Amino acid sequence: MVEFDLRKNGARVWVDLPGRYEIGLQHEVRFVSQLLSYALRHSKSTPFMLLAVVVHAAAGLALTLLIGELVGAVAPTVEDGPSGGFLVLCGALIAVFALERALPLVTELTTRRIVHDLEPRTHRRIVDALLRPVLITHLETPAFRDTVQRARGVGSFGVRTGIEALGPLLSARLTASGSAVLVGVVFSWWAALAVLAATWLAEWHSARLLIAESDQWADQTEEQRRAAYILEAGMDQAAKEIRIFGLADWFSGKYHHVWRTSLLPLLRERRRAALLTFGVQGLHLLCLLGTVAMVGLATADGGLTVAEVTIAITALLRLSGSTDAHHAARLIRGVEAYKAMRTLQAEAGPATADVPGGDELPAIELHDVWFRYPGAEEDVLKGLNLEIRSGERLALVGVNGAGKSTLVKLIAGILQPTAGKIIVDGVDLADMSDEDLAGWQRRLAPVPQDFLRLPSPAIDNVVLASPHDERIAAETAAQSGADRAVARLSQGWNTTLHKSFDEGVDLSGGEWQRIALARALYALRSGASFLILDEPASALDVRAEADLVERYLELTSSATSLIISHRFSVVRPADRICVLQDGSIIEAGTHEDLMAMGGRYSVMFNQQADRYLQGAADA
Ligand SMILES: Nc1ncnc2c1ncn2[C@@H]1O[C@H](COP(=O)(O)OP(=O)(O)OP(=O)(O)O)[C@@H](O)[C@H]1O
Repeated sequence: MVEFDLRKNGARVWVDLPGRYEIGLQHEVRFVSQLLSYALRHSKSTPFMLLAVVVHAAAGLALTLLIGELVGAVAPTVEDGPSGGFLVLCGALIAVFALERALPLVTELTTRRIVHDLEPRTHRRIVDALLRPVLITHLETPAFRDTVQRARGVGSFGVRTGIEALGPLLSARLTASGSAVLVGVVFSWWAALAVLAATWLAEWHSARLLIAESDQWADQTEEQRRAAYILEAGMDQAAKEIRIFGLADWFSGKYHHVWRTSLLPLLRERRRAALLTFGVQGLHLLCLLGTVAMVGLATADGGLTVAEVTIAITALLRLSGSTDAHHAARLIRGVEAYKAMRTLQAEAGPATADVPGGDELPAIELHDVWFRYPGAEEDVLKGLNLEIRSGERLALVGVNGAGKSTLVKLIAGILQPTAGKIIVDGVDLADMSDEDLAGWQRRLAPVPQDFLRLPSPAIDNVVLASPHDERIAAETAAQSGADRAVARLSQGWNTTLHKSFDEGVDLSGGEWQRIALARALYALRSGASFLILDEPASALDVRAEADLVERYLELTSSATSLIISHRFSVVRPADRICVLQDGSIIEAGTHEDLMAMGGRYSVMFNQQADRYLQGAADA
């Protein structure tokens, strides 16, 4: 709903709109001051930009006055010939005109410098809020994702575009107010106020339309998301199938159709707004023409001199031409992004701790641990008890979705149990400060299922942020079997592992998995002490898997370790194997114990062994 609140003293006029469309004098002053103080705090160029804006607006007003004076001096000059004063006026007009033309360039250059100073800071804050918290629960909540989206900018708007709008918008506002004062002084304050109000109404309406339209693009209707999916699939994951199944025409037809459908709401909105736009802009024009006509009448009555009438008309034209909906929309969205960025900044945790303390290999106990994902209807873990002794090689098996990876995330302290305790070396993770928890996380050397694939040189993928030691990297690569893949790369360790970069290459799934294992082993050599291998053999061929099994005891000799795998050959050599089912550990023991027990483990083991035997017999 739109509310107009005209205070009796006429000093404050604003328009309040629900939700995001806060537009009006009061809001604008607050918005400008927020962005301006951010710019003033972090960029030395801001005062120069402000100076350029103020001088530019002053030059515009001076130009209006000079034009009036010059036109007023034309008749005497025609009669008496050019006087010294007339020539000074001409000179001043040319000089001020040149200044008025040149200053927007200064505003633009200083604004670029401000953006250059602020952009890295803005992005750093967003990235810190994403990466710093020791828990990952915040990443799961839609509210957090929405705040990140707003901080990064909705559509093509963001903090940067808000900052870019400051100079032009301030300039437009100063020009409008100054011109209104000139109209008020030489002609009528009421006329000045009426044109000012009509001008701002026209600008507010256009800015609102711009924002609404940008929302339509940024919020993405279902059809737009579908169209984006088709395009991405065609570029990337489905490129092969599209060709093999001959789907090019089918995909292209679908793309065309969903795009046309996705544009319909936009067209409807534009049609709906057209009439209102016509009305608002018509009112603006009527106000201007009416005032010009009144000036004409006053002149005919002898109430205004030639100079005054010229000043009034020039000022009226400047005033009504000072609307800047584009920059007003950018400012509003810029402030939204800025506010979202501040919210994220408040949520960002401390800097993560350096390499771990703790000389002993860690021991971990889980007591009656329950866990349910936010928004889920069922518990994944239901009163789970488990002990991983210092230096022990523990293996975990269970069917898909049993909760094995979830258990790893809980032990790593990136998720918190819904109930129960996880105790590391005698300290409950829940009682640790963020710094201590980060310290515990530095002691982990994980190979998760969806491990990191950095589009960076191979060496970075192994060493990460630790000091680069190519000798240790080579040793761990030899242990993990990644050395053969690295040896084949055109620039060895310096080859970028992503095909979209010059001379970059992509590795096969199995090669990537060995790089991830090398990374975990490198972490162990750099001070980590708890090795976590979640399906480390899922992409390995039979020989590589056998190789991993053979090396398993050696790889895990310097750590406490947890290995998860559906391949029983991989878990078999562990000191102890636990079976996770229905949210708790139902069996635990060595391979031999569990086989002798004849329970769930032995059933699963025999089923897999039978399949292998059957496969071998068929071959
Ligand atoms: N981020 C999440 N939000 C909601 N539910 C989740 C999330 N991640 C996993 N789940 C659910 O939790 C359950 C346990 O998942 P988890 O990945 O821990 O199983 P898993 O034993 O590792 O399975 P797999 O053997 O297939 O790797 C599954 O039902 C899964 O759908």
